[in-house]
Amino acid sequence: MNQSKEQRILNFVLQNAVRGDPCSVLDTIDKYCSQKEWAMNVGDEKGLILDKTVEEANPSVALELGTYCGYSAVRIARLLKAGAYLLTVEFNPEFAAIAKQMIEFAGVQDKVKLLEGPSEEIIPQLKKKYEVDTLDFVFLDHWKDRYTPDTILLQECNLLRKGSVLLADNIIFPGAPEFLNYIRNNPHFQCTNYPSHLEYMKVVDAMEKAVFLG
Ligand SMILES: CCCNc1ncnc2c1ncn2[C@@H]1O[C@H](/C=C/CNC(=O)c2cc(-c3ccc(F)cc3)cc(O)c2O)[C@H](C)[C@H]1O
Ligand SMILES: [Mg+2]
Repeated sequence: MNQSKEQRILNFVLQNAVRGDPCSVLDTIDKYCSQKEWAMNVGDEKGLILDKTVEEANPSVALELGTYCGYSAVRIARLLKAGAYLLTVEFNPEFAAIAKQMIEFAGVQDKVKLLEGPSEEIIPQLKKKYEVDTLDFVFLDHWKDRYTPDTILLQECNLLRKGSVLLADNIIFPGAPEFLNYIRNNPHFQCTNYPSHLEYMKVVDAMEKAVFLG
């Protein structure tokens, strides 16, 4: 049975990146996806915006919705302080298996907990089953029509606190118009737009940061 694109990306990392070196894993994925096969990783340009937002938030507990191959999980985890951790949610078992290997190869597995399942099931379990109090940082990069329902669910589950930082990918392309309308018109969030480009392409894209005001 021939390999998936995601398996080819993982194999390229296993053969070309430096084990235990997160930056080398990120650079290797970016190299493969810009030169050989495009894939929907946040990428190097928007990755810098992600880096700055994570560094500014300096989270103890971070959540990612949509692990995919684990590129942004490695990107976020490499910046976390001692004792801090990332919960990343992926409901496709094949992608979860790829991401698990990617995270382990990068050497950040002690900072990452990969939760396999749909976000709408996992989010309500975070407090009791995963012993989360509140989330300091949330990266939204899963199906774009799920950004709004999951943001509402996070609030309903009391997982956000004054100052919690949400960062959403793909505000322009593929676009998340309903989320943008929701979050920018919500008095409980302070929004900032970060213009950028679609990963590995000249196409315009953007990220939106939304700080929860309590
Ligand atoms: C209903 C379950 C919801 N709950 C869920 N719970 C858990 N996991 C979930 C849930 N919903 C989805 N996932 C997982 O997250 C991932 C999904 C990621 C989605 N990302 C995009 O669609 C995108 C497209 C483009 C793009 C740009 C240009 C193009 F030409 C084509 C594509 C660029 C980008 O940067 C993009 O992030 C993964 C594939 C999928 O299994
Ligand atoms: Mg994306």
